[in-house]
Amino acid sequence: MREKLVVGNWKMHGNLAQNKALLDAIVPAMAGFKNVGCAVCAPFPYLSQLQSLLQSTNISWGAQNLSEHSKGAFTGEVSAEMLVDFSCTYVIVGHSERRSLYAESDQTVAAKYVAVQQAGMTPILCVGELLEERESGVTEQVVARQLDAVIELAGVASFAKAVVAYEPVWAIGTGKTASPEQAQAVHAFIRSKIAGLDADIAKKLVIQYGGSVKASNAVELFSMSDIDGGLIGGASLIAEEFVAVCKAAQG
Ligand SMILES: O=C(CO)COP(=O)(O)O
Repeated sequence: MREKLVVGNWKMHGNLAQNKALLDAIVPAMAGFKNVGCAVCAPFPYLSQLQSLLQSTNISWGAQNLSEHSKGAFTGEVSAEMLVDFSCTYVIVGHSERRSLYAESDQTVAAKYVAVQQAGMTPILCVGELLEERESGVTEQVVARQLDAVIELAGVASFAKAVVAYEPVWAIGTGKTASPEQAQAVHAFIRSKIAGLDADIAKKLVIQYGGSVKASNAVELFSMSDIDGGLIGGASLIAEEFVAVCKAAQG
């Protein structure tokens, strides 16, 4: 059985005081949770805060991006090894906001995925289609292309230490969630694509759903057979909501 994983993507929100208040509420509420993995991904300046507040809890932490380069003259960039210094477990790569606002190509995302793994951390690889792509019936082609870039560079074996997050772009921050059936169909497609190359890796691969997940829809989404938890934006900033979503993933 795959254990479900719920990860909060704080995006560019928070400050020292707000983060502390949020974590002070989440940590005790989650102390007894079993059979579910939980993590939060914060902006870079707060990784040290996460390290000190979460190190002896059952909540992991990570970053939302990194450089594909290991070091050098890349002003403003942050390397994988720097994230290791703050004991990050996860790094989100290929979030649709990075792909669309910062023009990250499938190949750049694949290089970032490799950088995360080479440093011993776990990438959360985001894939997903735009509204126009869904409406023109090319969802599977888009997701396949995004996965293929990673498979080409890192090989299918790399998925043994990776998480995939299906995030339909039209459902992110819009309040419009994919229906459980719509999400399940794409999750099943992702798993079968990986299974075509390695059945065992596909069976164990954690595939999260992301896009307007909240306490009121999490149970239904997480009850689908190929949905193994969620990547949570807005609702991860509200302690009660995030705890309820993690609880929904406990089953
Ligand atoms: O982008 C997301 C998580 O990475 C989803 O964001 P929302 O949950 O705010 O829709």
